[in-house]
Amino acid sequence: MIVNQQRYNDISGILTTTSNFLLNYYNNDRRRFFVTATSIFVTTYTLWKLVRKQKSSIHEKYPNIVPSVSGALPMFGHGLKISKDPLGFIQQCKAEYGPAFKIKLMTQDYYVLTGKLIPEFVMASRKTVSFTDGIETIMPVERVMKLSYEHKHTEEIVNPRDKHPITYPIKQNFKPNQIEVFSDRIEKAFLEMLHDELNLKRGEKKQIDPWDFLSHAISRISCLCFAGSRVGTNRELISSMATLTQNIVKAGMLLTVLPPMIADMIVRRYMSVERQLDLLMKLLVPLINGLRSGEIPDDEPTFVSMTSKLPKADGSMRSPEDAAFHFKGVALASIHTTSHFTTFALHELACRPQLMADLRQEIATLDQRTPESVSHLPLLDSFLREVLRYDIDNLGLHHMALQDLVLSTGQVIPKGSLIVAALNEAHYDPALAPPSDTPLNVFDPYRYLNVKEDKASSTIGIDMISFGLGAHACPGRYFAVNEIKYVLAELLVRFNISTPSGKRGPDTFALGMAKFPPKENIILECIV
Ligand code: HEM
Repeated sequence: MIVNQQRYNDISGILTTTSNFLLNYYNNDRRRFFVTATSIFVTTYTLWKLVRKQKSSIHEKYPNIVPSVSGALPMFGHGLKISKDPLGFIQQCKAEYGPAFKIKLMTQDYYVLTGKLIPEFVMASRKTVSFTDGIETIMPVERVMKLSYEHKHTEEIVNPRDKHPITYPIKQNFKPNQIEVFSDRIEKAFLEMLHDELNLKRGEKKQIDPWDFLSHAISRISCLCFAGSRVGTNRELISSMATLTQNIVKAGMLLTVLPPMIADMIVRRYMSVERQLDLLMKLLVPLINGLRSGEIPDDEPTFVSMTSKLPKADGSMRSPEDAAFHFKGVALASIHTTSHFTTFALHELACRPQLMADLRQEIATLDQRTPESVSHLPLLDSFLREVLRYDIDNLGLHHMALQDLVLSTGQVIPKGSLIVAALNEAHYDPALAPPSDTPLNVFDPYRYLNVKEDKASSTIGIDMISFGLGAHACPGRYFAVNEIKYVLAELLVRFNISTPSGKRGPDTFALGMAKFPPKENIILECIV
């Protein structure tokens, strides 16, 4: 790509110089017009030849390459079309080009895989595709970290032979039969949040920005469960972790649109997350030192204690700084995602009074409300699964092809390409889901009640890819669904939930890809 860009620049440079020379030489209006028109024609023709040559060389190398969708505009690619009707555009491409096709959004090519082809890349080995590299292409998280903190701490490069210091502890300790150890802390953190922020009298109302409220509530829970009682109640840590992802996303967006030198300078100076990372290190490094020396008793299961006890493949222990720094990884994986879907859930509830009444009735059957007891309620679980299914991104699960990927259709995705899953399209495809009375493009919170198969909110499959699929599917999903259901149950029994407009507001899409909840506030009216 860089070589081609250089060639374009060279050719345009030569053409510009030549036409300037001719213009100076023939100082006459008719000739000026003639020279300009000829220059434009020659430039266009040369560029067209170059693009064709590049295309034909790709086709020579890969005769069965995944087809490109026509009609990409200069600069925007298919951006305008997909933004107008995100799902409709993908469905139309699938109907015209088959289950795999290539689109262009702004300057980036995306190989879109639909339906049954999705597992072929999501479940492929990490030697073939990389989730981290895929995400980094569209959202340079690592670059933001480096720009913000490289002068103080360099992120550990995890040896492929090591047990991964973020994924391994979560995979090993957050299984459905293990997460009970977090219940008291989930309960404590959320009840304290309600006490501090929503201490209303019966009949009193308060408008909240649900995203802001929930990201702080989820951050309280995460800090207490993942860092532990000794540091996890620190208000500054909670608020830093609640906004860390948003700050990184903002800085990351700037890095993708501005020239590197300018963008790096702006991020370093004005958008750095250094302060948040400083705080994290200040609190967690002494905690890890204390746990290791035995000065602090290791009496509470936390992500920090799990990761700091995990030896490397050669038997050595990672430094307390390296172990502490991994906390931001779990904060990034868990807080934004969980708050995002809980915000959608509140908006779905706000426009459905009957559903709220049915859920309250179900919750009232419990002797005690705990994350455990609430997790077994069938309607609440069916509702959450429907939120995870219906309110999904249009395109997601970005993976980078580290090798040529040959699909079961025989088509090839070349090494170095960015692959995405048509998540929304798959979740709305009747061929992939069990038969249902309600069409899949309709939100039906009762959909999974009384179905024969296991359709729990944490059960993944081609009809539920919000947590990914296969070996790399989200290992925190059992924790996440318990946490979300508990938060919703506590809100439902205390408040009537509505919106100022009385309706469910429209979703917003970023570049036709990511789907965000309505921007409208939520009104909470105390009913107890
Ligand atoms: C509703 C909330 C959540 C959603 C929608 C979600 C979704 C996802 C998705 C789509 C992936 C990528 C799977 C892939 O590579 O194909 C993932 C990975 C991951 N998630 Fe979650 N997640 C959520 C909550 C959490 C929580 C609460 C934790 C921690 C307790 C967590 C920890 C992780 C980790 C460590 C990975 C990396 C797994 C790997 O690379 O093998 N997630 N998550």
